[in-house]
Amino acid sequence: IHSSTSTSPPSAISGQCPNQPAGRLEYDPLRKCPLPGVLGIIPDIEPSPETPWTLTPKCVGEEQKISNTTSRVHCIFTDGNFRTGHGTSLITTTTVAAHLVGLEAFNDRPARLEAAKRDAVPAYEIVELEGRGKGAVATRDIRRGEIIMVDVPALLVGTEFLHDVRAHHRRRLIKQAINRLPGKTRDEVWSLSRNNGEYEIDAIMGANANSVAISDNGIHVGIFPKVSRINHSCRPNAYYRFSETRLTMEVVSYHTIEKGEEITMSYVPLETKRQERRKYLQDNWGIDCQCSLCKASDYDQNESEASRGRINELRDSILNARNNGFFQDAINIAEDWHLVSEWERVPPLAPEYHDILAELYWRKGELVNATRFGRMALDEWVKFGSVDDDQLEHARVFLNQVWPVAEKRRKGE
Ligand SMILES: C[S@@+](CC[C@H](N)C(=O)[O-])C[C@H]1O[C@@H](n2cnc3c(N)ncnc32)[C@H](O)[C@@H]1O
Repeated sequence: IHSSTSTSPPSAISGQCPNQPAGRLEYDPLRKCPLPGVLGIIPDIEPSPETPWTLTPKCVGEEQKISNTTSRVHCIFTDGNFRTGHGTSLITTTTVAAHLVGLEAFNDRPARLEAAKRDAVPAYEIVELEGRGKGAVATRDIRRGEIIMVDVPALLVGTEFLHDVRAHHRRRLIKQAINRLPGKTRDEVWSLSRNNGEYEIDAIMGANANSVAISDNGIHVGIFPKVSRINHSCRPNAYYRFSETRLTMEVVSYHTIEKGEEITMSYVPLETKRQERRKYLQDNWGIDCQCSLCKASDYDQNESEASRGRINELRDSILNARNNGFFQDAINIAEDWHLVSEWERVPPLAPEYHDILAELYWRKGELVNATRFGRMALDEWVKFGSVDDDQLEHARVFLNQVWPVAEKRRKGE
């Protein structure tokens, strides 16, 4: 949450980590966002009254690590009470665990009204689908930009842990972390689908893990049991957004989804070229993709590939123009970026787009437009109803700072 005493409005152009070309401007999918599927004991830390852990954290000893790795301390942290008994286990460094505790990510704060109302009636059901195992199907029409699913991690594992620890210890610790969960959540994890990995843990993680960024502290792969039921499509109608302050994953629709339609996400970054994409899907999940894009004509596939590449180029150009002070250019490019993303049916979330325009107009000194887009963004964030209030707060702070300056200028003061 940004301080309301800072002198300039907070920047809207920040990065998260979903596999979508539009909606976020700054992320590096390969360095910062590994794809889903990538993948002894020192004295235990006693749980203290200030920490949420309901079991004694178990930490990895030096002998379990691959030689010459860093002195990072990785532990299993389990909070069996997390989200009124859902529970969660983290395998991460003591630094990351302390960071998350500091963000109050483990506090069960009540969701705001919009989020609470939405959670009451799911818009999907999990059913068996021919050739794809289980999947999520819409039980009513879903609006564009609607939050379809809200989920929390049963398990979150730092990729640093995956790199630092020997394979058999890694599997043993992940298994322990799952078995420390409350019974219902533990059974849910063990019932998830597997890919054809040799070891059960790798097969579950490989088929179901999604990657999320936790601040500057690195990438984690997580098992979000509900989200794990969503199948892949190269032309997805949904994507996920992760909130680290709430430790929550929200699945959002790109566009209208009709009742009876399957809800899908892309397991690979959308701009991945056809050959590479199909090989990646086959190698990691054994998927022989039969989605509408894979079955489309060469002409349509080439068109789509070009648009997706263009979306990324335009995003980079907006940042370049902004960073070099060419704000009008950045605004024009942002409009093109929005058009191409719409055309490709992967548009940015409306409040995110309006946040970006508001910031660019502010920097350009056009305060009326900055206020107009800032207000639109604020209204849209309220309507969006995320459990994460950070962006709503950001939009509020922005408007509180821009509006008085715009008013003063209007009155000629
Ligand atoms: C994250 S899970 C998705 C839910 C899964 N179908 C289930 O029954 O729990 C990933 C697995 O679903 C299957 N899957 C996902 N998308 C698919 C697709 N487009 N075609 C065929 N199988 C798919 C693959 O077996 C993959 O390993």
